[in-house]
Amino acid sequence: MNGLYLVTDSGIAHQAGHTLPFVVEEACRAGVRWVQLREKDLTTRAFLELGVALKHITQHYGAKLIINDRVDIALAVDADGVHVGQDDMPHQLVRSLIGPGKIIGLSINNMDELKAAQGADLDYLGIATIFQTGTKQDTSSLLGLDGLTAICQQTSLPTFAIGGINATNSQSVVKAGASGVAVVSAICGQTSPYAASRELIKLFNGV
Ligand SMILES: Cc1ncc(COP(=O)(O)OP(=O)(O)O)c(N)n1
Ligand SMILES: Cc1nc(C(=O)O)sc1CCOP(=O)(O)O
Ligand SMILES: [Mg+2]
Repeated sequence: MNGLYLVTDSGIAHQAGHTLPFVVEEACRAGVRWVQLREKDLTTRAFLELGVALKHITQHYGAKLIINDRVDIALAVDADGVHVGQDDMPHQLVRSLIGPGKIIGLSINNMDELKAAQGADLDYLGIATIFQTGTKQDTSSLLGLDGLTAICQQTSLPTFAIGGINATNSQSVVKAGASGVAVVSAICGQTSPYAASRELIKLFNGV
């Protein structure tokens, strides 16, 4: 499985002229095998309906479907897992709710958060924020490649770097030690999410 992780934003997809299911289908067709449904402005009903639609698509391609923040939606659509950050539901509580067979990803923004997560029952870490991004307003301070390297050296868990990653800088992120790259605008905001995904996978495989 390649290390490209699509994190969704239906607003960015719509601006590029796409529906979100179209973006996810095109990304999966191109080979993306990690998809996170991340929607900050949807009603619960709309979030759920998107979750059901993405579950069908990801299941068809054998891709993982992870739900951002919302354990209830993850349970309702039988997603593969949940991604939580430092201000979200504590990961231990997420585990007790979704069970041992599901995936939990936790955001790590600095070394102290990494230390606090050592030995925890987690499946991967999202390392943030690497570069400046216009996609998320409330980001933590930028880690850059040096900060990313320092964190990756201190964990044996799989790591997905996130924040401002695109075709131009993705190889430097992998060389810095991340096991994968998580992107929003580099796929959702592109004219061809298929071509953008192919290019990112090619770059990832070329490191
Ligand atoms: C893979 C990945 N890494 C980090 C994040 C950020 O999660 P969080 O800090 O909870 O912020 P929001 O995404 O909820 O705004 C992520 N979503 N995915
Ligand atoms: C979902 C998310 N989390 C971040 C963090 O820093 O915690 S940055 C981000 C969005 C990343 O979008 P793009 O790939 O368009 O830069
Ligand atoms: Mg969150």
